[in-house]
Amino acid sequence: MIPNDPFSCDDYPGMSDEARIDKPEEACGVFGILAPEEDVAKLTYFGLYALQHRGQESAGIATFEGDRVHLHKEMGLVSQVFNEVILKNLPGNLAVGHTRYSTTGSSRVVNAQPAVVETRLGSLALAHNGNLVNTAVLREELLESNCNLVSTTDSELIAHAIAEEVNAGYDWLEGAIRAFHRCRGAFSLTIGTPVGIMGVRDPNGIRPLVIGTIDTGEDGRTKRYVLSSETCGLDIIGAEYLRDVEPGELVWITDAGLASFHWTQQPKRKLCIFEMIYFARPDSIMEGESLYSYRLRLGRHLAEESPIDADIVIGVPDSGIPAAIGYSQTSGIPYAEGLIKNRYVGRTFIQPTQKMRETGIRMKLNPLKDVLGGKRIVIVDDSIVRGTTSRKLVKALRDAGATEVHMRISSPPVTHPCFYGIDTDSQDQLIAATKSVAEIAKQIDVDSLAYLSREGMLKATGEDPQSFCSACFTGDYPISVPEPVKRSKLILEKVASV
Ligand SMILES: O=P(O)(O)OC[C@H]1O[C@H](OP(=O)(O)OP(=O)(O)O)[C@H](O)[C@@H]1O
Ligand SMILES: NC(=O)CC[C@H](N)C(=O)O
Ligand SMILES: [Mg+2]
Repeated sequence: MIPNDPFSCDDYPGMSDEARIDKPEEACGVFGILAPEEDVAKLTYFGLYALQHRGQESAGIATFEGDRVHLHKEMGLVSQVFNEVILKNLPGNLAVGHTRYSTTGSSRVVNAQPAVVETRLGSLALAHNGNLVNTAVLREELLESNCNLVSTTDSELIAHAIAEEVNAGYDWLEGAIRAFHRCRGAFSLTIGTPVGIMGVRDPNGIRPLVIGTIDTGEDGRTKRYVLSSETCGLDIIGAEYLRDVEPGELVWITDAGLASFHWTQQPKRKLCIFEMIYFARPDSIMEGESLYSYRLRLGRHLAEESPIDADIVIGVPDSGIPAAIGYSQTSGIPYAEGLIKNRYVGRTFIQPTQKMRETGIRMKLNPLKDVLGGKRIVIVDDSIVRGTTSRKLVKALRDAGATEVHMRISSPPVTHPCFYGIDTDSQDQLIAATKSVAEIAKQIDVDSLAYLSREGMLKATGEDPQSFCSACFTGDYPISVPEPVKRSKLILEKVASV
């Protein structure tokens, strides 16, 4: 049965409680390329490989060979889902690809993307990063018009909405734009059709999407366009970053080149600040610089705001490292590697037994006793969400002989869930929603704890603070969230003052 309330049954918002334990916060990765002179499936495979950190549940590629669409999608990592033979069976002029981290619809193969839907003009294949907040209403509308839904994702609804408009007589562009006006929430999309690829961002541009160019053909003289969630997806295939798709923009990539359409009158940029703090890769470029540089600056601001006397600064691999280096640079406290990460453990890590969950951190991070022993340590991480990582880490550092453990976090306390494409737990699971900084410090057993201020985090961007969504730190949601959806995650009456 498909429920009307998008968050009312097991299939929404994604997984059973058991499976959600230790599920990291991620967003999906999307990719698209039109290059008839190249093996587009293979280039998409590499693009997705670079975007693997954005979603590790399933992966898929759809290619278009004229009117024919070829699709392969499966549960698992990109390297597990594809091999040479499978890629060979995906011929075509253009391709779109997806790595999924479920937010609406369970983690099952039926919900893997791209979503392929038939129209009077041929198939369309849609890859979505983000999350709609009007899923229930849109689903209801589409079911009323006898739309044949096969999955429980919000993404399939966008594909069907486009198909419905196209089947009503509109062309690809008009049909898609009419459909986007029916969608509320976050959507960065790559959409393949028999004649070209669309790259689209919602009016707030909550999730990223960039355009690159690649020289193709034997003589390397044919310029083609590539779309990717992050610039690291361009680098891996040798494409050059051209620019971002703008909030409320649709780019239409065909044999004739790239055409741009601003499909909404009211674009208002609200890029997810958590993309910059944690999700996106540090080698990806946002706001004109690598996120490594931004995160380094976060660490410097943190050291200015919350200094402490200590012997060494260490970072929590992977995403806490740049801020730890920044903290060390400004504080003058030497930086050291105190935690070694098992490089074969990804972000998605679901421990099968309670005992393993408790000790699970050791599978991923092992402390270096001879570096930490007898030392006063500043440990820097990018965020505390549920608090499980930090609690286990602090114990591991003390077991390794640290005499003092001071934790510094390069973002403010996460007090509110995200409805725009990150499956943060419901609010009661967010440690900072119910506890003050002092209480958190006690719970995770640190000698001191300090978070970066919201001002510090926004100032470090060097951009207009208004152009970011920081709802997870404030509860100030830039796209209003309908009550039933809100109630599914925002379940506390009062949030701790921190
Ligand atoms: O408070 P918690 O709920 O435990 O979550 C917070 C941790 O999760 C993230 O790291 P993660 O291990 O997912 O990925 P990373 O290796 O990229 O840092 C984040 O960087 C924090 O370390
Ligand atoms: N994290 C995402 O961007 C998820 C995309 C989409 N909402 C899904 O669940 O498949
Ligand atoms: Mg981490």
